[in-house]
Amino acid sequence: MIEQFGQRLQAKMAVQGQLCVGIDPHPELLLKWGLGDDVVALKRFSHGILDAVADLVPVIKPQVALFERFGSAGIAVLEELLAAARAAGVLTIADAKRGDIGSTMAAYASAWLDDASPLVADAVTLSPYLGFGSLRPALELAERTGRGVFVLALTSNPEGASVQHTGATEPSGSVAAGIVREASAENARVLGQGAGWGSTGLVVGATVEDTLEALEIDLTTLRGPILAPGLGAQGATGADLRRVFGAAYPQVLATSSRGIAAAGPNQAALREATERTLADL
Ligand SMILES: O=C(O)c1cc(=O)[nH]c(=O)n1[C@@H]1O[C@H](COP(=O)(O)O)[C@@H](O)[C@H]1O
Repeated sequence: MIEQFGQRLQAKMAVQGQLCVGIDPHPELLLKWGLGDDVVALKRFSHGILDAVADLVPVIKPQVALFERFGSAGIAVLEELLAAARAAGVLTIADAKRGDIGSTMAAYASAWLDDASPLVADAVTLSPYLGFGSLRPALELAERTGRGVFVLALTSNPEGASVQHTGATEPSGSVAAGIVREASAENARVLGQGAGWGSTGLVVGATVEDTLEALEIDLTTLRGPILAPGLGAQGATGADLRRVFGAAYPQVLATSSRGIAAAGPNQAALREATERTLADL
C-alpha cells in the first residue's frame, strides 16, 4: 500500500519541526545575491537554498510563478529542483494555486501529482473558489499516488477577506468555514477510523489574527496539515502562530520564503536563518 502524503509529512515534521522553506526567486532577491535576473541565476538561487536547508527542514515550497516568468527554461529549472529535492529526501509543495472546471482540473492534477509528470511534487496548492467540488480530480489523483493538496481557506493577504469572510453572519457560516468543512470531510472519508493526518491540507495565513475565532472555525477538525504563510517578510512570528492557531498549532507547517532567502547566498547564513526560524517555532 502507498504511504499517503499526510502520514509522510506528519512523520517528517515530528523529527524536523514545523518549517517549510519557500523558494521564491524574486528579481530583487536574485540581485541581492549578486546575480542577474536570468535562468542561470534562477538555478543558482533555488539550488543554493535547497542545498543549504535540505537536512534541516521537512519541506520546501517553490513558488511556481517565479519560475514561469522565464518560460520553458524556468520550468526546466523547476523540474530539476523538484527532482533534486526528491533525491535529497525533502518533501515538495508546488505552490501553483491551481483551480478550474473539473475537466481542466484533471490536467492540472496530472501535471503536479502524477508519477509520470516531469513536474511531479509531493503536494500542490489549490484554489477552491470555483467550488470545492471542482477540485475532485486532484483529490482523487493525490489519493491514488500518495500525494497531497493544500486548499486555500483564509489567505494571508488583506484582500482575501472580501471573498473568504462572506456569509459569516448567515446560519451556514462563512465561505472559508465551508472550505474547512469540506476539507475535513475529505480527510474523514479517506482516514475513516484510522489515526494520523489525511492528505488534504489547508492554507491559512499566519497573519489572520483573531479571524478563526470570529468565523467560528475549529481547525482541529481537519485531521490534516495547515500550511501557514506569513512568517518573516509578512511580519508574523512563532508566538503569533501559537496564538492564532491555538490547539491546532501542532498541525501547522509554517512557511517562510523571503525571510530565509534574504540571508543568502552564503550557505552558513542561510542555515543560521533557518535554524533560528525553527527555534522560534
Ligand atoms: O499558498 C501560499 O503559499 C500562500 C498563501 C497565502 O495566503 N499567502 C502567501 O503568502 N502564500 C505564498 O507564500 C509565500 C510567502 O512568501 P514570503 O512572504 O516571502 O514568506 C509566497 O510564495 C506566497 O505566494
